Amino acid sequence: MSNNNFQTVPSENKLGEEVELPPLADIPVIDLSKAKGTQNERRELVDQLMKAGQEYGFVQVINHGVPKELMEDTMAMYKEFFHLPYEEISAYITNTTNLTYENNKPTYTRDTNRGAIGHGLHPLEAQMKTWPEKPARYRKVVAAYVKEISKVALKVLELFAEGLGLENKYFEVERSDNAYFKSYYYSLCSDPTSTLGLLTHADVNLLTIVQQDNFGLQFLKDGKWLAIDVIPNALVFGVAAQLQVISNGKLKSRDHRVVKNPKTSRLSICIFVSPSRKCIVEPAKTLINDSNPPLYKSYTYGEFMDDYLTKMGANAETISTYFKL
Ligand SMILES: O=C(O)CCC(=O)C(=O)O
Ligand SMILES: [Fe+2]
Repeated sequence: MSNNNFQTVPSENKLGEEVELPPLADIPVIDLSKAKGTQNERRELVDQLMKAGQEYGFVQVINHGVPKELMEDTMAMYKEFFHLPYEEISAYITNTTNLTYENNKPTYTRDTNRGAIGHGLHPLEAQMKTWPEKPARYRKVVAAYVKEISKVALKVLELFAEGLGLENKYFEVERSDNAYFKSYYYSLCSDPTSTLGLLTHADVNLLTIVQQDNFGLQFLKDGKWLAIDVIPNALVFGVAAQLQVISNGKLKSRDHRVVKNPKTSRLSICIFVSPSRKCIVEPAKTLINDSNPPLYKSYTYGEFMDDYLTKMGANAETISTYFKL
């Protein structure tokens, strides 16, 4: 489809400054199949994951067990979705950005720069009934995808728990049984230094999982932007704010953004694993002692979502300040 079908809605993406197109970040790539390997292999895997979470806030995960066909089919389905005539999907448009992650009505926006569909995932059976029905296989494909990604997310959270010295199931159930979904279609842009696909922000949830088909995702490390590589069939995992708090600052959530691509469009599929609203989030008690005092306060996730998100935009600095004791 040509971009002519895209409706123009106010764009937040015009920049006053030039966007840097930086080098690729050398972020760790971890082989999740090693979680079932020998004790040494598993220990090595946990060490790599912890290093990634501490130094980069992002990690590439391969051999994660999500079937390749399902990943490809989900990508293909979203390509179709973002090329459907706008009117066919417009029933899903809401005027607000769904920052609380709990709005039952999916949000759908599309302009010349970007298309984005977002909706809830929990509880899955109920939320599914609100999702788009075009393409016809939308609900079936996305439900299957979400179930598979959720399994991997729990495995990775178990490894983080191990690396932090917490009980294996620390992140289950209420710390991770909420989730939000978003897929983006970033149209190509002949001059990627003049505009952004997604403005700089930090994720407010627990753990973010991204499948992407092209370059564009970048994160900020020590004041420098670094680009995240595209590895076929890999999933990108990002440490988000609640994981930083629970780890008492050991794992770091990083500011990130999406730059436009001059040669091709980019599609991403993102799942934001989150605590439930009533879940009390705080630095894990076993990580706290006289020489490691808590850096962050204790709050319920619902309180945070209602209070913080209505007041401030989310970036690593404002999030850290909000939680700091
Ligand atoms: O499109 C992407 O790859 C990242 C999206 C993202 O960072 C977000 O929605 O929080
Ligand atoms: Fe993000």
